[in-house]
Amino acid sequence: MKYYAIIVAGGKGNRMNQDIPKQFIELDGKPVLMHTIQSFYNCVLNPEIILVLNSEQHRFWKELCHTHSFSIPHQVIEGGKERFDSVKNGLAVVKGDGVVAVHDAVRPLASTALIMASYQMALAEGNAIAAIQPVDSVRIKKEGQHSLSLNRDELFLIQTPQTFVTEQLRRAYLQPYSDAFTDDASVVEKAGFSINILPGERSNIKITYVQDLELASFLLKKQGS
Ligand SMILES: Nc1ccn([C@@H]2O[C@H](COP(=O)(O)OP(=O)(O)OP(=O)(O)O)[C@@H](O)[C@H]2O)c(=O)n1
Ligand SMILES: C[C@](O)(CO)[C@H](O)COP(=O)(O)O
Repeated sequence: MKYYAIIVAGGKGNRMNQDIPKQFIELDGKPVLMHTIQSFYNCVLNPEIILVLNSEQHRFWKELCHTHSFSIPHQVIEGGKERFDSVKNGLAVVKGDGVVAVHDAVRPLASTALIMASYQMALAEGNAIAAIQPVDSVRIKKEGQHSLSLNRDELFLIQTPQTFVTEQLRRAYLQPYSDAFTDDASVVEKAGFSINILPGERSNIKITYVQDLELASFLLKKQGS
């Protein structure tokens, strides 16, 4: 079986509000994105790595690879306007049948065990979506100041990797873009497939705000110790 990892790094990181997009910010000596690629490279299934980057950043990335002597083999593909478009561009270079993990470049802490479990479950069940359950109480907003409590035992916070057999992902990404597509599971679900939850990891944070970099640094050191 052939395995692929589409690492989406075509975002601008507006919420982080820094000079460079968050996937290039240094985390413990190297760009966030290099930690993420390394996690997939460590997987014994040897996934082919497809990196999706905005075209204006291809040169910058090449320079970063040179500066950090980063030599993990990967193919660089052009990013799109929305995350949906970036995934679609990455998927276009996946040839033949296989199992494809889609992963946010800004989740550098996914463990090799989680990546492996994601590929195995997707191969057996068609797809595998990493998720954790909320620890806070949760409410849904209604009119005005009103809100209603939700049963948190029925809720999941969705992470990546989100892994699929090629048939599901290809069929799903033929659909036109919708604002409701916040991740790959929502795209594949809309195409008629049922979605399987895989236990994710609390440490598998998505770096979104400046504080997340400090947390990621702490967690990286803990993983390494
Ligand atoms: N057009 C886009 C938008 C997002 N992404 C990627 O999708 C992942 C999750 O997106 P998010 O955390 O929202 O990143 P940004 O869009 O960069 O952040 P922001 O929404 O704060 O601008 C990131 O790795 C991001 O680079 C992408 O490849 N192409
Ligand atoms: C794909 C994702 O990380 C799953 O939680 C999330 O939906 C990305 O959302 P963002 O608004 O693009 O960060």
